[in-house]
Amino acid sequence: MEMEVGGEPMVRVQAIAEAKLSQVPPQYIQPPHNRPHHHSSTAAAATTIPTIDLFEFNPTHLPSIRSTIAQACTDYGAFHVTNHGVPTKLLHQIKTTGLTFFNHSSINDKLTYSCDPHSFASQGYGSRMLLSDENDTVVLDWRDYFDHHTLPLSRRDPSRWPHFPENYRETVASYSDEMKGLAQRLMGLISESLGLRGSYIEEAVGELYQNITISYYPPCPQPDLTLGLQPHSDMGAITLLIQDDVGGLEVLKDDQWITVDPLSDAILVILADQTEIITNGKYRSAVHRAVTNATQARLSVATFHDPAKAVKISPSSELVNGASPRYREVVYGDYVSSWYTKGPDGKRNIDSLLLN
Ligand SMILES: O=C(O)CCC(=O)C(=O)O
Ligand SMILES: [Fe+2]
Repeated sequence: MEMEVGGEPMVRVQAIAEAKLSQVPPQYIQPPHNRPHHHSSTAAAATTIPTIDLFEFNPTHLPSIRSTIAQACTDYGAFHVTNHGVPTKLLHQIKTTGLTFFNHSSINDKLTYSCDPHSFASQGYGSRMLLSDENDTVVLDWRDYFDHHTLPLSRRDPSRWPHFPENYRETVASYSDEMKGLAQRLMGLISESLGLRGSYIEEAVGELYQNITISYYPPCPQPDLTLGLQPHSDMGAITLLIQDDVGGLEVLKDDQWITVDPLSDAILVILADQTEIITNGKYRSAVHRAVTNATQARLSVATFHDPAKAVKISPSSELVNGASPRYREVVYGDYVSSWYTKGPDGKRNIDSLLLN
């Protein structure tokens, strides 16, 4: 199914999947080094990312939580949290509601919510993450998504979100509020785990810009040649992710892709690039990707917490501590436009800020 938007055909991956082709269109074929089973990266079966029990932030547990967070941030840049205080019911509800939109509205109905294909990170229903380059050689992800601008409240316009199912807008709004609260508490613990005052990272980031992206990965006839989402680190400060029980998310550690097995009712915390800059590289953002499978559609909900475009991000002077900073200062909006123009290619964007 195609719809002309500004002269550009917008292809939805779900429509391709429903056509039951035996081969994917060539734009979805990854170069060999990015394919899931390429020899440069072996799937490490024995390893798994850490799970940290937050004990509902019970003060007696906080010292040990800070030290396990420090270890997980140093080793992986990603970890599951349990007993995080977000109602389990809401985690189920947002996944069910998102899945209902993708599975039970027609593609034409969904297309009435299309994002603007000519600007990046625009709100709505889309498939393509990067802007096209001159020759349009960008390899496409096997993914459709719905991006919601949720915070600050001045950006929140639920009339642009799906009307179906009935509780969709209310669910996204409550989920947004819960994720903001959790992100703030985690930024506090992450700051303290570095010996900084609890408010440090949140002050450096400033007012939180939050986007919620529901990703829908249709079954793919050629999972060995494609990716649901190419290797990248998230560009903002901190991402909170939940997934259904299908699986497909992988995190890179020491050149090996580690499967992030779905853990019921846990929330995955992913450190993003601005946290790496602020911590002067003490904590690194996690490179991750999504693989596809031939039989089952997969759904995830990623909640991104970012600085405002005008905010300047630079390494904490307390962590630089008289030495020279490892990253140069960046205006967040410039970082974002460069990310969407050049593409993530793992950590290309953050690496370009490294000094010496
Ligand atoms: O679907 C996933 O598990 C990953 C999503 C993701 O990494 C993103 O949206 O940035
Ligand atoms: Fe991501």
